[in-house]
Amino acid sequence: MEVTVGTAALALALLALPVLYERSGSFRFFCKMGFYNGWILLLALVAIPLCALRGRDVENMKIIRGLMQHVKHLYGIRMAVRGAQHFPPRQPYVVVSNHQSSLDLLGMMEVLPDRCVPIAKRELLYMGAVGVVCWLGGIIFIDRKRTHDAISVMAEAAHTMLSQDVRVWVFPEGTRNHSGSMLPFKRGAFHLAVQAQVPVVPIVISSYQHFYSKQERRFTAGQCVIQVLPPLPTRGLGPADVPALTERVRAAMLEAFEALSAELCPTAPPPAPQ
Ligand SMILES: CCCCCCCCCCCCCC(=O)SCCNC(=O)CCNC(=O)[C@H](O)C(C)(C)COP(=O)(O)OP(=O)(O)OC[C@H]1O[C@@H](n2cnc3c(N)ncnc32)[C@H](O)[C@@H]1OP(=O)(O)O
Ligand SMILES: CCCCCCCC/C=C\CCCCCCCC(=O)OC[C@@H](O)COP(=O)(O)O
Repeated sequence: MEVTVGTAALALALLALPVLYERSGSFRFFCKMGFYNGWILLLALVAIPLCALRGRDVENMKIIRGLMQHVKHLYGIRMAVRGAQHFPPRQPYVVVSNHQSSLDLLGMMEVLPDRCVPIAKRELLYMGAVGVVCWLGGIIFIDRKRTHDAISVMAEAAHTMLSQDVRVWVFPEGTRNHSGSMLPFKRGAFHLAVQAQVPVVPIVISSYQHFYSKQERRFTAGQCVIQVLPPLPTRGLGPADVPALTERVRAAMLEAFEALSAELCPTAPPPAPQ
């Protein structure tokens, strides 16, 4: 008897889920984000044996990129890449891009050049299978709480970029930022480019605000533009030029970000100045 009551309660609860999903935006948001994380975890489990054949190698980023590219379709996110011709064809460079949320992974995988690895916070290493895949893909980890260590890892990266023909992707805001604008940029990426004497390639991912908002628990289908801006050379620049370079890149990115926001979501109010 108890079993039947339990089963009936469970069946009722299961039947209620689609109704809840239909009626409650928050529930839908959590389901979608939960599935996003769970799906990536599952993809990571698929990626591990494939990547392990090579060991830790930046070429594994091609496998990771290939495995991730369908995810946007599951969420009805249409992505368009503009300015891909700006990627320098055969040389190392530092990509810098804005960082709004973990959805940036989709935009990143849409344009990630060959032999390009992200710089990521160390905590990602401890995310089970995802951490293992990041390690196998050659992702460079930094401990953000230890500036000195982070800087020496970046200095090592400058050397690796040149000796092993590797490109690096950095989120210069240093953390995710949902504000609808851009945080001040940290200078690590620009020091890295100047130390290696390689160009900086800015990439702007358009605002998610019209289809995704963590605060409002809103996540619908939508459109996202990924714009590659013209590279900035650093040949001949030294450490004293880094602050001006940083500001120049940020200004160009902010201008492109605001133009994209106005184009994709003309009714939204402009973000508060920072
Ligand atoms: C299939 C399954 C798939 C799964 C796939 C998963 C893919 C995952 C994708 C992962 C995506 C994950 C994405 C993520 O995880 S994003 C989070 C991690 N990323 C970052 O934080 C990157 C950006 N951060 C920086 O660049 C910071 O500057 C660092 C971290 C380096 C230090 O920050 P910190 O806050 O500690 O200090 P500070 O910025 O005040 O700097 C202090 C001083 O040092 C100077 N300085 C800085 N750097 C250098 C240098 N190199 N040489 C010489 N000097 C340097 C600097 O100018 C300043 O001096 P001054 O200018 O004030 O005089
Ligand atoms: C044994 C432990 C098992 C744990 C399992 C955890 C499962 C998690 C599964 C998938 C997570 C997929 C998310 C991929 C990472 C997205 C990259 C990202 O956006 O990193 C955040 C970082 O840029 C800024 O971090 P903060 O805003 O400073 O914070």
